[in-house]
Amino acid sequence: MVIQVKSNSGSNSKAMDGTQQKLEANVLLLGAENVGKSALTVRFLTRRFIGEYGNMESIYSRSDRIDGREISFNIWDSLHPQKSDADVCISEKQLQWADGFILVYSICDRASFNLVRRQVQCIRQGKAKVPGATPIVIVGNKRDLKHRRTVSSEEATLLALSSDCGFFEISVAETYHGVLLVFHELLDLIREARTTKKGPAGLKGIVRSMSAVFGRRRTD
Ligand SMILES: Nc1nc2c(ncn2[C@@H]2O[C@H](COP(=O)(O)OP(=O)(O)OP(=O)(O)O)[C@@H](O)[C@H]2O)c(=O)[nH]1
Repeated sequence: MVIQVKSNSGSNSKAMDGTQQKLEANVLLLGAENVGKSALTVRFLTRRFIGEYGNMESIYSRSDRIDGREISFNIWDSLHPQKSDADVCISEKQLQWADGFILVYSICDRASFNLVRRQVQCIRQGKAKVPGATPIVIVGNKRDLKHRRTVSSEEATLLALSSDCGFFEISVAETYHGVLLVFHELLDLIREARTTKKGPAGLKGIVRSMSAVFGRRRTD
């Protein structure tokens, strides 16, 4: 089972995105050590969970056809710096490169969740290249280890709602489906951000502001 909170921003993107050119999406994966960033990346690229992953920082690419449109994902699987300082956890280069962020924590590791909280702030305050609501999806991984949970899904849902992020709780080890949902949600948000960038906020901007006040949809 996958728990999902959809950020409001992505809800109408398919209808609004008229062009059919190839779309490129730079996705930056961030999170503490050992939370499953590489596992998530490899699952998305190959559909497999192989158990152990080297600790190499890499950018991978995968092309897909989604809704009849060619999408090229560039995925930067980052390494969390050993000597980490909340203020410098995301470099300027990363902020500029990324169109959207996947912030991963482990549901069994409270410190990794606290880091995600700080990273959300860091991105929201930083100069990411997409102005306005920079697309972020928060991922609580290792749902198969529920018996060792130290972060509740309610707490993470609250963080996602209050910071306008998507949220999924998944087990990369158990299913490919949850991983796919994460990337597709982020893609929706990136498309939405680009549409917003092109035109005035208009009705959509107003609807989003109202939603921020009145709350968002949650789907189980
Ligand atoms: N039980 C369980 N283990 C997982 C899951 N996802 C990843 N792991 C394990 O967690 C460990 C760390 O996974 P990685 O993908 O290397 O984590 P990472 O965040 O890339 O770690 P760094 O390279 O240190 O930054 C590995 O032993 C994985 O097999 C999951 O959903 N459930």
